[in-house]
Amino acid sequence: MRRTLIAGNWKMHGLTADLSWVEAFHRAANPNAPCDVLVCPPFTLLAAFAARCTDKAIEVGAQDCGPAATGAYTGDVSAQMVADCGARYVITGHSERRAGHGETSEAVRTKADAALSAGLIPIICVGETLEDREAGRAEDVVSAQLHGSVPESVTGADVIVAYEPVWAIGTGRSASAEDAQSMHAHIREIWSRGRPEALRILYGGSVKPDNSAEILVGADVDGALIGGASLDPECFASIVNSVR
Ligand SMILES: O=C[C@H](O)COP(=O)(O)O
Repeated sequence: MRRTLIAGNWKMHGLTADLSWVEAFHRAANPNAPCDVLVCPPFTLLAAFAARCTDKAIEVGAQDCGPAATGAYTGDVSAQMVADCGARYVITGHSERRAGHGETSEAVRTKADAALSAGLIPIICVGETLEDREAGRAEDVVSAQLHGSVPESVTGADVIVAYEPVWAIGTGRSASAEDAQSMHAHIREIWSRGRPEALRILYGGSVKPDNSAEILVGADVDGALIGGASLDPECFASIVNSVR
């Protein structure tokens, strides 16, 4: 049985004054919602955010990690450093890093491997552009990203995949529940690394309180990776509260 995961990705948002988000979220969220909750703040807030979440009602993750364990890599933050901050998860291969920082699937796989070595659970992101979808190659693009980005050694229970169609990110234009379910079923079908039934697959792209319940109903939709709507604690809590 796969437990739903509601994950927030703050992207490049958040200052120390925003740490009160944690208490505001707890005031608004149903503590018995049948899901795990994860927040990925920026590196600068990781340790302080994790220190406020010691009861583990909110798990903490980073938005990226460096491929190397340690060494002369100015500006990089290793997976081991992320774990040392109290985080358990790390996002790898978000489309904003693939597009904005030239990250290839091979680079994403190296980062996911580094995350696993540090005891973290990588959330490996895949997703097609609008051009890909309109050309009818969405499944092929996602298949290629998946095969290139997922380490050989994984089983399914030790990683998470996030399907995030690029055209739905921050645009207010979410994939339909049917399109999301269809791509998630495809990802599970082609999963060749162990136990596909154990793999949690999140949907990301303009998930809000008014569409979350509909999207999460898909049999292969095991949660959501939420950008903009995770910045507001009440809004994020509404999404958590919509999990059935
Ligand atoms: O990681 C989160 C996704 O990029 C979705 O962002 P969004 O909810 O702002 O569309």
